[in-house]
Amino acid sequence: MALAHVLGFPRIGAHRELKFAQESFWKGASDEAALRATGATLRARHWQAQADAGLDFVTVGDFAWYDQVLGTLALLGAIPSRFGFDPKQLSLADYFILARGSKQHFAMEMTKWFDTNYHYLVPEWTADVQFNGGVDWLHDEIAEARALGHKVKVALVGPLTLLYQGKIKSGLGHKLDLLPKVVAGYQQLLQRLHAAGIESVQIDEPILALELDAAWRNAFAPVYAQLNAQLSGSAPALLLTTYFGEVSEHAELLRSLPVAGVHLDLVRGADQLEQIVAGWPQDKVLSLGVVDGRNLWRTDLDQVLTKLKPLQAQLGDRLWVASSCSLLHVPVDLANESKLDEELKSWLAFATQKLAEIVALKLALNGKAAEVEAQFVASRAAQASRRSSSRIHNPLVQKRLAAVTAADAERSAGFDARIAKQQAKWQLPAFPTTTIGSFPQTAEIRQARAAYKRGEIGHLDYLDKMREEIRIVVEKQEQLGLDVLVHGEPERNDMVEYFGEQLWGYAFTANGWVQSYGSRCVKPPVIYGDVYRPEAMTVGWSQFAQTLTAKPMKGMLTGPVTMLQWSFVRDDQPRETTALQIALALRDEVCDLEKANIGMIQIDEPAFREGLPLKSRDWPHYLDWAVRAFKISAAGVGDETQIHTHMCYSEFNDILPWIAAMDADVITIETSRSDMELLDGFGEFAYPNDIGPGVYDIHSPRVPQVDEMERLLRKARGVIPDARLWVNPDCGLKTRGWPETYEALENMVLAAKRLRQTVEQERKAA
Ligand SMILES: CN1c2c(nc(N)[nH]c2=O)NC[C@@H]1CNc1ccc(C(=O)N[C@@H](CCC(=O)N[C@@H](CCC(=O)N[C@@H](CCC(=O)O)C(=O)O)C(=O)O)C(=O)O)cc1
Ligand SMILES: N[C@@H](CCS)C(=O)O
Ligand SMILES: [Zn+2]
Repeated sequence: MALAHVLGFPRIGAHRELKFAQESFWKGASDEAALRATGATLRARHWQAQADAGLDFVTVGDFAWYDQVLGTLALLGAIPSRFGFDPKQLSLADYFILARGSKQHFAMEMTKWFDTNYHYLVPEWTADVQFNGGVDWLHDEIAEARALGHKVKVALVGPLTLLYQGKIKSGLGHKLDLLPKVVAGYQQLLQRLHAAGIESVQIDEPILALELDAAWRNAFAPVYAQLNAQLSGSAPALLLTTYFGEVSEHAELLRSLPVAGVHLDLVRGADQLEQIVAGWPQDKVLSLGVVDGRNLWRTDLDQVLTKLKPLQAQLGDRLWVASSCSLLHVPVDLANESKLDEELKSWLAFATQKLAEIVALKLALNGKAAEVEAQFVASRAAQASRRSSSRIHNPLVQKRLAAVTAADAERSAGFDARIAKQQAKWQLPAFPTTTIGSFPQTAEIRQARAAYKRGEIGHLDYLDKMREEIRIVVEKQEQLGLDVLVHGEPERNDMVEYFGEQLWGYAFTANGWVQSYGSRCVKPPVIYGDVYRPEAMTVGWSQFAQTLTAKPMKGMLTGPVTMLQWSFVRDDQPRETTALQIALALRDEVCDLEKANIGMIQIDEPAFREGLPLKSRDWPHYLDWAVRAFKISAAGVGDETQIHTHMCYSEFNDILPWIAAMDADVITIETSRSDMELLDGFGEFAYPNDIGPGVYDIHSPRVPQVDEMERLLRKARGVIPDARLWVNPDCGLKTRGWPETYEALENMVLAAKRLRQTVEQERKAA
């Protein structure tokens, strides 16, 4: 009999209950007991959903108070020693200081989890890091689940993935130098799970979907042999999970690893099955991820069942049916969507619906097809309705796309000629200061939008409130002495959702929240059809903001790759086709902004790196269309119009040449949490256009001091010519409060002024 399970369930709650409890705790409005109670309620609810759906285990260990990688460090006791916390006595308040920083401490670095829009906290590897055991939280959660009567499978981030995803901070030549300690830590943990009677442990090793070098590849066999030897054939059985890509190059390794089973992502790596299944050992489980954990289209149950049936003959009860990866990346429950029309809703499955899909497949495999016939009928109807619906195809868009030429992607002059004209026009000081776009999204702004959405205030009142906010933001920027201003984006719920709401081909949810990092969530829109811009989206706001100041006001758009990457994307055409459709819509907006005398336009591409395929052999194709899409969106303007772009929270060094190929006049880019590591890349590749490496980390409430930012700028001057260097924060300020934002920007402007004085002194001395 096939079994059914998921690799993880979203923890934030269908109504973001965890977010509100975290934020209330951080504000001091509630205590740790209240936060813990919310966590327990959510876990209980999510386990119950899994049990009610008919899964064979509930997954414990997917919950995290902030992030699952940080949670693993806390569990193992491997928290950075620079914070001075005792790993065994770590309180929740301490744990949040690791994640968010404090007056005394920089927060841990945060970066994207593989190619998702989820951010994890980067382990800090030093020679003195310990893996001797930490908090008991996981063990308490196991007890909780059992007390509720559930059969438990524990999920852990695997030892090699944990090591790989961290960064060496000091005292180590290679991350694998830590292996003996890490393995000992996991052995200790597995023994404790064994002693608690846990029979099944899912151990996530998604790095197997990357192109690993020999040192990492070769580490798997000995590590898992050691873990297995420790368990000496007794429980818990290890299910090694791979996901986010195919792993067929490791087929032999996976067959021979001493684990009880292996999980494959068959959504991302459909073609790997044949190679891996051939000669699959008689004693190993094969868990097949057939229900998409990264998108929310309803599964074609017939198609999947057809694929699984022959395997059942081979594997029998060693076949497990699963989600492709954790369901962390999809919203919780479609039942909470009252505003989506019935047709569209019938095409979708959120996490809760995916549980039912997995169980339907299991039952159909186990000879109980009649029990789930209705689900198969609905799945069939959804596929047919999606294929034939007239709302998906727009001939206007398709015709325009077919007519795009190579010239459409090129500005009319090269960078040197453009920047000379732009400098003559704007006369900016050396090291111009600017911000990334958003200013604090205050409770007042969000409440006004909520009231407008509920119909409690009218359209004009809402516009007035947002305009008032823009007035305040412009006034503060003038007071601060910033050189290039922004309107602050108060009218945007989210930088992607806002545009999605105005474009045809996009649908948006009322409650489709997905965790992005910590307490922060996004509602990725759904691209279901050809994308078309019916009218200007931002011109009125930017025009209004420009009337308030004589300084340049940057127009503010989200770029095509990010619009794609942070949406749930249609799966019935290549991603690049959708990206180019969005690019054309944005190109029209960029040209309309120029016509409205907005002379600087920022096209944000924070997800440009995130979209990069995990395997480098797939990079050239992606980079080619992604760069092209950006350039098409930007290239309709004249030489004097300055195109900015912005990127954040990713590793950029390996793609600097392609970032340069995007040919934005100015790029602002996140660097401060990693102490400007980006600059290392400049040693090898001289970025040709203007660049603003972020000088302070906006994800931490900590206010950076002038000296710190000045130090970073001096470091930047080592590799970026003065004439090319801008001064700005790492990212938008929407998550920050006003007092800290104002103080930080005051310090930033001062740092830029000090730098100007230094340059002046150097000039005089020369
Ligand atoms: C730059 N980043 C972004 C990413 N992905 C995106 N899609 N968008 C991004 O900006 N990925 C990488 C980074 C991640 N960073 C962030 C930063 C900040 C957030 C964030 O603040 N999210 C908000 C939700 C934003 C939103 O949609 N707001 C809506 C709804 C607000 C709301 O909760 N309203 C209340 C009522 C009002 C009240 O009483 O306060 C309600 O509906 O109940 C809006 O402004 O209208 C968050 O709160 O988590 C995300 C990613
Ligand atoms: N313009 C956006 C970019 C975030 S990545 C902002 O400032 O929030
Ligand atoms: Zn950003």
